[in-house]
Formats: sequence, structure tokens, C-alpha cells
Amino acid sequence: MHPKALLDECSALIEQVFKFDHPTDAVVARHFRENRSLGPRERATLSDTVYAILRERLKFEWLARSGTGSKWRRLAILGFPGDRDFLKSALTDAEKTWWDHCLAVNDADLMAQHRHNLPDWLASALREQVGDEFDALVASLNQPAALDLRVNVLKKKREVVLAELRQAGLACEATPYSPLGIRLQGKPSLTKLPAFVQGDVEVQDEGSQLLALLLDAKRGEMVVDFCAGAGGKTLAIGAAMRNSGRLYAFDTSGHRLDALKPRLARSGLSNVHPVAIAHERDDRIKRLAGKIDRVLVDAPCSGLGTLRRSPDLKWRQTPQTVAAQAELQQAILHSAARLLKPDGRLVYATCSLLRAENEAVCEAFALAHPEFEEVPVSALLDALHVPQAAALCSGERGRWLRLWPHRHATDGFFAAVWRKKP
Ligand SMILES: C[S@@+](CC[C@H](N)C(=O)[O-])C[C@H]1O[C@@H](n2cnc3c(N)ncnc32)[C@H](O)[C@@H]1O
Repeated sequence: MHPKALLDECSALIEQVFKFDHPTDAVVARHFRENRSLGPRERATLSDTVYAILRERLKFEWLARSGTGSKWRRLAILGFPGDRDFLKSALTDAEKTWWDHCLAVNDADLMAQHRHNLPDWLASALREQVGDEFDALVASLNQPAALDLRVNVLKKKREVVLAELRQAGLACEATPYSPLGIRLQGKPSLTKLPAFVQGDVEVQDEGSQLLALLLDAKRGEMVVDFCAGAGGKTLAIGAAMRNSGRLYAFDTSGHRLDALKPRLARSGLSNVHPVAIAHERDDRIKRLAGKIDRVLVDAPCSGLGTLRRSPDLKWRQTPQTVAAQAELQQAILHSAARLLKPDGRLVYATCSLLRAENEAVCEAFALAHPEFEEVPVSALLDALHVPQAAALCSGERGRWLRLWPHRHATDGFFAAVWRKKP
């Protein structure tokens, strides 16, 4: 495609994305569906431009105040990846001069908000939690996430898969914390990789693997994954149960549960029962009350721990959406708790960085549910042979799992664990 046409295409897509009425990945995917003639390199340029602008939105909007032409075009120029001469051939002389001026701006001279590129409410909430580590956290949120795999213990051992992947020419290493994880270098395509096609591995962030591990589901048990979605954690739990017992995968989104089906087929699991529920008080849940050994609540949340993958979330979430999520998280946790047998285990998890969706939800749950006692996560991880468990946890005696991208190179995750008193 001619550079001029490609830049126009970028501007049009950015305008769509900046309505923020749908997740960016969905807007980009729709644009590609509606413009089938776009080749792989053009698609990569479009998507890289959009994500670069979402990451550095405040800085780019500030730079774009000068210059001429539409705002979307100016943003597209600032976010455009790759060859500068290629881009320059699409620019007017005035745009070239403006762009040179923008490139000469030194990040160190920018105002704080143009360096961290976060809305004020979020910057304050994060600063309050991580203090001096704020700049390191911001930098890590702007790095692309690594591609992590989880080995399916039903099929293979990690060392065997590592050797096979290396044989296939992939650079990879064991993940530092999850005993089942493999971190790939770069972003190789997996769709034709035998280990992936045969279900020996699944894509799963190392942090997400640790959450599933915390449930510690055993052979023959009755287990519920209350917010299973497309089943990232369901698959890990089903394998931990050695394909025995019964694992219910609940979710209010039938569409997401549908995406679990091909993954289940690859995994070789037959102990998983996907159930689309209407809401957290659905009658099908009531029928299982008091019958379940372990329940994972991987709650719907702001997703602010996944900004490395979805930078649009920092612009789509607000204090109001976070408060609404916290209310829903409470309601789901309350309902899920009814499922447990005496001595059963309840795990609450989110991929949010915010206290309001994590510690605050747990503290409210503990007050309302004296029939549950908290189990410190650090000791559980030690027992599961997770290295450096204490460094993955926060609170007194390592009571909560608290993963941070800048400290642990995972997405941001939180988890708490309770035992139902006998
Ligand atoms: C964090 S995602 C789950 C991710 C999934 N566990 C995984 O590992 O891939 C949260 C899920 O909660 C679901 N959800 C939202 N409201 C719910 C409710 N009231 N009851 C159960 N699930 C709900 C959403 O559809 C979404 O799939």
C-alpha cells in the first residue's frame, strides 16, 4: 500500500478506536474484517500504530496540539512504527518540520503526566501503592508482555516440552515461579506447532498459572471455576485434577464459554462441564450449595493489571466503573461462597492492580463471612514448591498474592484464599 494511503487508513482506524465504545482489539478486528484487502504487514502497522498511541496517549495528544491537519492524522504520525523515510514520503513539508520538532522533544523535559500517560485518578491510586517504584511500574506497563505457555501435565513433563520446543528452533526457558510455565522469546506463531496442536501446551501468563495452582484441586474432587470465561484457568485446574472428578466451568457469557470448547478438545480433558449461567444467583448454582470442594472466583474486573496487552483499559475505566466492578465482585464472591463444603477452599482472584477490587473486597467478605478463615497465600505457595513465594505476596505473613509487572514480569494479579470452617 502507498504510504499516503496507509497513513489515511491509520487515521481512520484511530478515530474509531478513540470512541472507546468497544475494546480496541474488537475494533481493530472489525476493521480488518471489513477491509480484507489489507495484507499482513499493513495490518501489523495499523495495529502497532494504534497500540503505540494508546500507550502514550497524553504525550502524543500534547504534541499534537501543535501541527496541522486532523488530530487523528497527527496522532497516526506520532505513533507510526518503523521506517522514518517511508513515513516522511507521506507527509507534507509542514508536517515533516512539525514531526522533526516532535522527535527532538526529550522525555525528561516533559510534565509528569506526559511521561506516565495515565489518567490522574489511576496515577494517584498506583502511586499510593508502589511509592518509589511508580516509574518502574509505568515503564513495565508499556513493555509488551512475554508469551508464556503452560505445560499440560496430563500429557507431558516440562523438561520434555522444553527440549521439543528447542528442537523445533524456538528460544525458550522455564518460567521462574510457575513450575509448569515456559517463557518463549519473541512472539512465534503457535497455530502449527505440534506441541500446541496436540494440547501439550496452552498459552497462559505465568501469573495466571499461579492463580490456578493456588486452588490446588485434587483427583476426584467437585470443583467450580465460577467465572471461567474462555477457560485459561479451567484447563489448568482440570489437568491438576488428572482429568477425574467434576469441574464446572460457569460463566454468564455463553460466547466466552464457546471459545473454551476447542481448547478443551486439544487438552484431552473430559472432566470439564461448561455451564452458561444467567447471573451469580442462578438456580443451577443453588442446587450445588454445600457440595463443592474448591471454588475459584476469577472475578470480572477493571483488567488494569493487563495494561501491557490492553492499554485501552486505562482510558476505558473510570473510578465509577471500578466501583461498579467492586460491587459485582462482592456479589459473586458471596454467591460462590455458598457452594463450599466444610473445609472447602475458596480462591478470589483478579487481574486488577487496585486495592478497591482486591484487598477491600476481601476485607468486606471477611467481615460478612465469619464461617471462612483466611489462609496465607505465601505458605500455600511454599507448599506448592513455588520459588521465592514470600516475594510474590503482600500483607502480614504474606496473606495475599500480589503480582506486579515491574517486579515479577507477569501481568498484575491478586489472589486471596479462604477455608470454610468445619
Ligand atoms: C477475568 S474473566 C475470566 C477469565 C478466565 N477465568 C480465564 O482464566 O481465562 C471474568 C469472567 O467473569 C464473567 N462474569 C461476569 N459476570 C459474571 C457473573 N455474575 N457470574 C459469573 N461470571 C461472570 C465474564 O463473562 C468473564 O468471562
